[in-house]
Amino acid sequence: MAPLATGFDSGHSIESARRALAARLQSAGIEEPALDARLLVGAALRLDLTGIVTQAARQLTPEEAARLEAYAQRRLAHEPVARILGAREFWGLPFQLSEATLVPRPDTETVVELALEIFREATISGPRPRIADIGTGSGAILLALLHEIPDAFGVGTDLSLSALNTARSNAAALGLAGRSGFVACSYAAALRGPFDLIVSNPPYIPSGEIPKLSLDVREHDPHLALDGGNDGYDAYRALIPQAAERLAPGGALIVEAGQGQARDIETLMTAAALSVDRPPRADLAGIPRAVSARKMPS
Ligand SMILES: C[S@@+](CC[C@H](N)C(=O)[O-])C[C@H]1O[C@@H](n2cnc3c(N)ncnc32)[C@H](O)[C@@H]1O
Repeated sequence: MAPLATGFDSGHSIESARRALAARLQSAGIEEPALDARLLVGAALRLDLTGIVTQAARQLTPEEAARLEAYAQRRLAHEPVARILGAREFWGLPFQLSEATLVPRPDTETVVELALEIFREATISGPRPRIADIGTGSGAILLALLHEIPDAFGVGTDLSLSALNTARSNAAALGLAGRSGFVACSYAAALRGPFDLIVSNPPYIPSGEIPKLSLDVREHDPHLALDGGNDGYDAYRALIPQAAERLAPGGALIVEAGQGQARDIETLMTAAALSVDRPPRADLAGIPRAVSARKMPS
């Protein structure tokens, strides 16, 4: 049976299905059609990259074809691959997602990198370093740090109970449940400290910019994870003074910045009596992405 021009059926080989899907995604203006096609074929057929390559000539079963077509329709409607799969890798670790969690972005790994650099050169106050992640979402930043710092204990906060449940199950799946806790509150309000590291990737998109974001983001990432208020700085204004009160002497606050926000965030940090002692860390696109400040020992 000849494969249909659109839609998948069991006349397709794995290779022809992958190519056909990439072509359909490309004509629909999807940004990374080849990568997305490979990920969706892998997920629909439950195959890793090696399986896709070694079984390239095998024909799809009717169930595989139907599953792939369903995934294709969702991606063509601009649902991100991570949402379709319900999972995303961050810092080389697997994270489950839910409707309440942001898809963790590669840019946010810059926050983890800078936090680790500062942690490794600092004198930490006690035997068990304490970390807080404000607006933890899937738990991505906190769990990446706990994975890298074996003695540390960490707490993640979020306003969304549903996001906290996802973060909790990610902690369990990564074997980090015993070193993490998750608390529902606004920013750091329910935390006492002192913490050696406080990290945050807060909502920072100005409200008026949200309708201009790509369909993939504005329709599929939770509004609570994006909306930073009129000028985009509401979360920074709330959490920076809270963090300053809860840092141990010598401890550091590291936050993600939206494009063009780094300098104003440093001003807010200085106003909260924190010391900005290094330039922001740029992401792979060269955008200053992770901003840090220390609480000086008195
Ligand atoms: C940009 S997302 C970051 C999620 C995760 N840390 C990451 O980097 O993938 C911001 C997170 O802050 C949470 N959030 C928004 N307002 C909050 C508030 N007032 N207090 C605590 N968390 C809040 C959202 O629910 C969301 O999970």
